[in-house]
Amino acid sequence: MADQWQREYDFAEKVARKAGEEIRKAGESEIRVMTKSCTVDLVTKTDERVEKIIIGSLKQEFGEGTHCFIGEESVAKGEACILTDKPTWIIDPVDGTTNFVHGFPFVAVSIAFAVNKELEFGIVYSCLEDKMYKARKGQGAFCNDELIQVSDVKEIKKSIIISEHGVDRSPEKVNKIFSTMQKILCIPVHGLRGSGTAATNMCLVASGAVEAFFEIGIHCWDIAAGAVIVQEAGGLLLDVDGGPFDLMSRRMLSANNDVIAHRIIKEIEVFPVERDDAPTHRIY
Ligand SMILES: O=P([O-])([O-])O[C@@H]1[C@@H](O)[C@H](O)[C@@H](O)[C@H](O)[C@@H]1O
Ligand SMILES: [Mg+2]
Repeated sequence: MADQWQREYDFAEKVARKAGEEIRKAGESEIRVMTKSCTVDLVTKTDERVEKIIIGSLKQEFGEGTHCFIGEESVAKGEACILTDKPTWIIDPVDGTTNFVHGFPFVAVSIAFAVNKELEFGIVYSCLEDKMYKARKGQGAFCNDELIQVSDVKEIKKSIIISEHGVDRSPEKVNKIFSTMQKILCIPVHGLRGSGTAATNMCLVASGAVEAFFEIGIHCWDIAAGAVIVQEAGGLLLDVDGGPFDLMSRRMLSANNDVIAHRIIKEIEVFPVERDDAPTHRIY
């Protein structure tokens, strides 16, 4: 039987590459910066334009109304963020917008595809590095068509851990984030890192460059594609309290193995965030 979603998978890679070219071109011209939920939650005309290009290309290829879409900038403009059983594209057109504005060299296009609320495949194009990460459920994970695997490190004291501080600058949340980072740093681990884009951070876990990445406050579009890539590279995904991974919960830990995952979970000071699909959740 023909592979049901192969055409979508192949086309998504082409669209991600085209979106990356648009981002690189835009980065060389004047970038007009706007803000969303707060003064440090940036968005640019490029984010909006690239999302329109991605969604427009997918609709043109697969027909209007056949698939559903959850796009970061469409949700920011009031569209629903509800994952149904219908084939759904989950899109972050420019992951690492703050990096893009500053010319910090980690910016990714993240495109995932889910059916019956199950992630079928994920594409993360780190466009300033020209690294195309991709994974199809059950078929392995790749970077520029080379197979990738998570790290085999089991000792926490030989690990690098990634976390991000996000955009919420309320003192109580910042204190929890930095208290968590301090506890992890003083285990001690080899290092703490953060690329500024969740999608790229997850690909760094998948490629074995780091052992784990966790964040509270990210959105489904930041991590959906990376989730498939980490799992297909042999890693695992959990909630930050050790419970099952929940794409819409806005909290996630991805790791190379259970030992590292649960050692990190012990240190995470969890704080509440409203789900992406909460009825009253106004992201911006
Ligand atoms: O907004 P964006 O650049 O698409 O996504 C970013 C995430 O990838 C990152 O993990 C988070 O720490 C930032 O606050 C921001 O949300
Ligand atoms: Mg993002």
